Amino acid sequence: MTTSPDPQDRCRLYLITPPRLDDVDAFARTLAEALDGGDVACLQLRLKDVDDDAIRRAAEVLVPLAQARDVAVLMNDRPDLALATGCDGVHVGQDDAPYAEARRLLGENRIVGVTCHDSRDLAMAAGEAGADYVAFGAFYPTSTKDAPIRADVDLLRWWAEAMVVPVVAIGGITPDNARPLIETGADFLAVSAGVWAWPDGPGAAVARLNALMDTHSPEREPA
Ligand SMILES: Cc1ncc(COP(=O)(O)OP(=O)(O)O)c(N)n1
Ligand SMILES: Cc1nc(C(=O)O)sc1CCOP(=O)(O)O
Ligand SMILES: [Mg+2]
Repeated sequence: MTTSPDPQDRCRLYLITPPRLDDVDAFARTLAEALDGGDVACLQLRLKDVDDDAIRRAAEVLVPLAQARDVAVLMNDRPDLALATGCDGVHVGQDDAPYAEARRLLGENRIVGVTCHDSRDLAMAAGEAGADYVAFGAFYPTSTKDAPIRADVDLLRWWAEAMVVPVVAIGGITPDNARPLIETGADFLAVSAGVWAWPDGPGAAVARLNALMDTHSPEREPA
């Protein structure tokens, strides 16, 4: 009998919300459809150019929905709002709150991830400081964010093979281009438009990404 690999042992999906949500309840239905498509490790609440009240309102609906399905929720940019809204952690970039401040606010039991663009040095510094994961990108062109820096698969493979700290790949990833990233041994693929704007719908995108991750994740060394 052949079975799918345990998702914990292979590359997993890290969903990122669209940058604006005009109708949170409608998006909650879309999110539920996405989560019905297959395994999702976490959801990042990434709302841009909106006030704190809008983020809090979105979190009130989306955080319990995701957590009820064992999907961890990370707040983008804002450790204070992560704490206030019951998120499981925060993702900070190089221009956001520094890692140490995020960790101080969130404590040791919540997740703190750090953007490292295409930089080994930034990633080593974040890993040594205690980040729960480092994120490299952008791997492909994206219209979700102005992301001029390109990361490549050699960097991702090097980190995944040599380092213990988990690595996330981000930027323009879709079911059509994810395979080479999965083959590097990356721990997570972070995807926004590649799920929400997938022509067959978000559930189908999540299902296809999971099928690729089942098939193309390299064998992991036993811990
Ligand atoms: C998983 C993940 N990786 C990278 C980013 C980008 O963070 P940042 O550079 O701070 O840019 P914004 O997302 O804040 O526009 C991310 N959000 N998530
Ligand atoms: C939020 C973000 N950060 C990036 C980076 O390179 O650090 S690329 C990016 C956009 C991710 O959305 P999509 O999957 O639609 O491209
Ligand atoms: Mg940021």
